[in-house]
Amino acid sequence: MSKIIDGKAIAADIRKQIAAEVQVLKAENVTPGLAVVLVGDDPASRVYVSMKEKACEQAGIFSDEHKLPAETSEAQLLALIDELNRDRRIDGILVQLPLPGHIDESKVLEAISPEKDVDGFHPYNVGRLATGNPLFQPCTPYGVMKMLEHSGVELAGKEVVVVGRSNIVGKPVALMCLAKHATVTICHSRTRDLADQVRRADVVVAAVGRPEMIKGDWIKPGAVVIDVGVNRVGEKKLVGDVDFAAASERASAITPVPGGVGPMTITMLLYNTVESAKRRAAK
Ligand SMILES: Nc1nc(=O)c2c([nH]1)NC[C@@H]1CN(c3ccc(C(=O)N[C@@H](CCC(=O)O)C(=O)O)cc3)C=[N+]21
Repeated sequence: MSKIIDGKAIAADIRKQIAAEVQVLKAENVTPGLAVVLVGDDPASRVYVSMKEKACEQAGIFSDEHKLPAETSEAQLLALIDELNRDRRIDGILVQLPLPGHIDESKVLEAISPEKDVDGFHPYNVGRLATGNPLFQPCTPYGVMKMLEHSGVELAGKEVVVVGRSNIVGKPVALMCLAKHATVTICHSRTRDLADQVRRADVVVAAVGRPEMIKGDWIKPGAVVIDVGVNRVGEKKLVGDVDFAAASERASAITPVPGGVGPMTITMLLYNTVESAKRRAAK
């Protein structure tokens, strides 16, 4: 049986430190501020946005919410971002993804000032990460790295297999593991012999978005398994990309879903916002 990597507990730990740092900044008259922009009324996005709002409140961060109707034009959204870029109370801007189909996502992400890009999605920040000099690192992969660190998982010289190649998780987590001197393989749904690739891994990062597609017998005994998947099956049930029950028979440590990577994602958003506010305070 494996150790459960408790994302909720690690997140609570880091959030305490963040709240303390917010108090220090407030004493210097700098209140960290996060703007969250939601376009449309996707129910999952609504849930995430209200979780972010609540997390800000608990940490003492000013949260500035903008809920826009689904018909909002690209120009209107770009105008709001321009306003937030210039707003001195705002240290971080997050535009909830996905955006409605009539809006060009990359145009919107590139409009966010790289100095306020707490999601780390602007090509400038992607480039900074790729060249080993990060400014803002994307929250989900950053949360994965913090969980590994908290669990004492050493990456140098290890085989890391990432399943999934998204800009939001797969690619950046691969770069972060490479920076920690791991040997990194990026796989995806079209990889030949995916099971055999995963079988080589000392650390598996699953981020494909397919419920329980990584089977227990793909896990090398003693491997560490990080499950980034959040797949809703049926009305309420949430499952990861890994068959947890079977994988936990072989892994030395594994993250659950829910209560694993999810809570870390929001925590790293708060973390990035406070880092941004510290840079403002230092100016
Ligand atoms: N610009 C942007 N930045 C994001 O960071 C972003 C986004 N868009 N769009 C959607 C995804 C998804 N995401 C999650 C955040 C928290 C949990 C989380 O806390 N999950 C809980 C369960 C919550 C539940 O019950 O649904 C858990 O895993 O324990 C999950 C997923 C951030 N995203």
